[in-house]
Order: sequence, then C-alpha cells, then structure tokens
Amino acid sequence: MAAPTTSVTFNEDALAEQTAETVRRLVAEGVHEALSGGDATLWGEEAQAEAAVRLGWLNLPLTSRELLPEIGKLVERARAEGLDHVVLAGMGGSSLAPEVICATADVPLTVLDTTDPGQVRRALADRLDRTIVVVASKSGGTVETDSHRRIYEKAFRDAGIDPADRIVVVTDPGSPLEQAAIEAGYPVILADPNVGGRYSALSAFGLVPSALAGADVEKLLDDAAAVRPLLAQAEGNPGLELGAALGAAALAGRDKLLLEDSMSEINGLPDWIEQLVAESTGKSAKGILPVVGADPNEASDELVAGIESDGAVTVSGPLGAQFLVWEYATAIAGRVLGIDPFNQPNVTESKENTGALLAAGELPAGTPALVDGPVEVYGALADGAKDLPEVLTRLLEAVPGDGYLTIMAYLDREAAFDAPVAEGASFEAMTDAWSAADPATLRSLMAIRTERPVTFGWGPRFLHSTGQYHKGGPQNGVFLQITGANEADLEVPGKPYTLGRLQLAQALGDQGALVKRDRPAVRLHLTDRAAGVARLLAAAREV
Ligand SMILES: O=P(O)(O)OC[C@H]1O[C@H](O)[C@H](O)[C@@H](O)[C@@H]1O
Repeated sequence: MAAPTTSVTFNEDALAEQTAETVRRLVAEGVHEALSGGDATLWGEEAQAEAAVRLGWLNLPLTSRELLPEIGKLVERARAEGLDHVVLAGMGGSSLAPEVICATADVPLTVLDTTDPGQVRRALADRLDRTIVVVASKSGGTVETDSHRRIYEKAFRDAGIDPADRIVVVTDPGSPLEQAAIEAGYPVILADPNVGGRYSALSAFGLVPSALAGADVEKLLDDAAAVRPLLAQAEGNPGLELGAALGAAALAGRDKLLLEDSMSEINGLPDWIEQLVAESTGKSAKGILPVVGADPNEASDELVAGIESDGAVTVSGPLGAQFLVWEYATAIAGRVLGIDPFNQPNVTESKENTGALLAAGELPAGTPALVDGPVEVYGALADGAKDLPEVLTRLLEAVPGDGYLTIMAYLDREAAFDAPVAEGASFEAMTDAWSAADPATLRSLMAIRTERPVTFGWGPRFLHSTGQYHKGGPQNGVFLQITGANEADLEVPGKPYTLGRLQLAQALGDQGALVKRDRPAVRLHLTDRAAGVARLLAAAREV
C-alpha cells in the first residue's frame, strides 16, 4: 500500500466526533468502496444518469498518464519555437486548476477568464510574437472562451502569424470546438468526457496549459496516484473523513466553509475548491458556501478548513493529492447532504438571460436610483437612498443572521496595478497604492462592518463557480454587483456584440436571475472606473 501522502486532522473534539459518527454510517452503507469503484447510484435515482458519466476523475491519476507523450511533444514544439508566453482561455473548471498548478510551481500563466475589454487588451499587448494560446472548453460552447478564440485568431492574423501555429485546443470529443479546431487545423487534445469541469484538474484541462507553462505535471499525477488507494479504505481515508466532516457540519448548520491556506506552499487552492464546493453543493436551496481570503468571525455557522494551515479541520498533502481528496470529499458531502454533486442547474439560467439580452438589442440597464459622483446605483434596495454610504448600509442590514454578502466585480482584475505610484516608492507604498485602486479592497472594508461573511468574485469568472450557489443555494444572500464604463471596447470577430456589451449583458443576466428569486441585488456602475473605485472605498469607510 502506498504511504499516506495526505492526511486530514481535526482540531476540535466535537467536530472529530461528529465526523467519526458520519464516517461509521457511510462505511456501514459501503459508500467509501462504492464511490472508489465508481458506483453512480450513490446520489439517488435522479442523479444517477449524470453520475454515470461523471466519475471518470477517480481514475485520472492513471488514465491521464496516457496524455503525457502528446503533451510532451506540444511542450517541445512550443519551446523550439520560442513560445514562452502561455495564455489560457477557459472558464471555471477549464482554468481554475491550471491557475493553482502554475502558481504553485511558480511558472507564469496568463489566464483569460474575463470579458473585460481592458484586461483582454492587456493580454493581447503582451508578447504576441511569443504567445501560445490554449483554448480550453469542455462543452466547446462557452461564450467567453469562444470570444477569446476569435479575438486571438484575428490578432495573430493581423500580426501576420498563422493562428494554426499558435492555438491549441482542449475539449471533449465531439464538441463544436473540436469541429472548429479540426477545420482550422489546430492541434486538439481531447479530454475524458466522463469528467465534469470542476472535477477536471487532473485531466487534459489541468495538464496541458500547466505543462506548456512549465509545471511538472507528471509529479502531480504521481502525488494523486499515491493517495488514490486510500480512497477505497474504511479507515485512514482522507477523502471520506473530509467529506463526512463537510457534510455533517453543514447539516448541523456550519455551512460557511472558510478556506485558510496562509501556511501552505500550495498557492491559490481555495479558489479552485470554491468552484468545486459551491457548484457541487449549492442547489435545491441547500449547500456549503466557500469563503476565500477572509478572516474568521468565530460565528457558529463557520467551519474553518486549513490547507496545510490551522483550521477546525486541516488537510495536508501535495497538490495532486489535494485535488483528488477534495473531489472525493465533495462527492461524499453531496451524499450526506442529499444533493447531486455533478449538476449545476442554475448556471444555465444566467447564461440564457445574457443570450436573450444580447439578441434583443439595446441593453436594459434601467434608470439609476441615485448617482453619487462617478457611481450610478441601480436596484430597488437603493430607492430613496441619499448617497452611496446609505446604500452600503442598507446592503449590510439586509443580510440575514445566517446569510452572507457577496460582491461581484465585472471589472479588470489587474487594473489596480496601473495605479500611479511615485518614483522610487517603497514596496509598502506601492501595495498601498494598488490596494487603494482595487475594487477587491471593498470586501475587506465591508467585512469589518459585519459579523457575516463577505465574499468577493470577479465577473464573469464567478458565474462559473459561486454563481451556482448564489442562485441555487439557500435564500440568505445579498448581492452587490459592480460594473464599469469601457473606454476602449473590443470587437468579437464574427459576432454582433463587443466584449464590453457581453460583459454588461452578463451582469444584467445574472441580476435578472437573482431578482427573479427575490434575492436583494444592487448594481453599482462606475462611469469613471478609477474615480468610481476611489469613491466606493471612501463610501465604505463612511459606513
Ligand atoms: O469547460 P466549459 O464547457 O467551457 O465550461 C466552463 C464552466 O462552465 C459552466 O459555467 C459550468 O458551470 C462550469 O462547471 C464549467 O467549468
């Protein structure tokens, strides 16, 4: 038997006992072995058909090895041609794992999971002559990824570069993207179709971009393979213990999962776990809300999970093993909670709303309830408010005792780094300037004004992650969207919309899905982005 590469430890007696009891019950039902063996009946009749084609991730530590020679050739070719700027166009499960893998391996990867024209322009302006683009989409129909492919194709052609020399496609067999890639002459690496997006870390989706960027993906598979036999065990099964802990705690009301990784050398795993847990469990008005990058409030509904860091439960082990253990644990938590961990029924709704808005012509942005300098405020909750601080206060007050506030910024994630910094400024002065220009700073300012968790997501990235939980999870969320004016929009070649229009339609489409469920949602539109962020942060300080 392989040595345990990963362990789960408990720092709270009550949690350890509750978990042990749940483990005993699951073992008595034979769940650990059944899951390890790929039994699709574990989540009930309704879930069975999908589960039957969604358990391939259990075998990826072995089956993905077959991809290594093909991936090796791609890497060699890219090196030989001097293509050292790797851009990954992919949403949710098609980019979150490579982001962690590359950050942990400390190799650069430019991830495009945005519709912000400024952020996409920034990537385009960066070493186009040395760029290789991985276009990754399981379904092959994701609008953001399709847009990025079209935009890069045009950019390469305009620069006199043949896109077929620079674009690599990862997709499922038979997808429309596979078809388009064959027609265009792009190399295609086909992924295992029996693996869902958020469980695809160890599949071609995780491996291809990471290997191109320079990460050791074989080691990742080795580490996952080492923990795999433990997942069939009744005792010393880290996936079973973690899943039982997550499920049992949530059933007992500890359904806010704070992910803490400050002591870990694995870089950014909470963002990946966030999608896995939120999309898998956030449905049928149930679910576990992952909270990333926040300090605990010591609230009774919080469970702190540490990645090689202190928590009520701590998961230790290398990245490859962590992926597999968290996947197994999420499937177990689904069983404990009585939900189907493999579907995402409410993601589609916002996408359909967006599609309908784009097709209808002029976007129905509405009339602002108030304008506070460079910030327009939309939404019923803001009616009659005198200024932005009052709106923010109302949002905080609207959060129920068991609820959360979420901030969703459809903006350029990297714009804060453009903030002017005095020449010769110290590193501290520089980070202060960035933080003062960063919409994400709003989260920490709001978090110190409430006992409730405040989450933050970049749009449209979060739509493929926590977006499922926002709409499908419990009725206790309060939603703050931020959108911004686009100074220089970007055409999407062959489509009747620009990226900026798509971005706004995505915000409005999601808002429609939230409002339809009577979930409080306010949109702040920054008519001048930099001044708008500054006003927003100043307003939060006044609350
Ligand atoms: O890989 P794709 O088919 O483009 O999908 C990307 C993402 O799209 C959807 O939003 C799903 O809910 C996600 O689970 C998935 O990871």
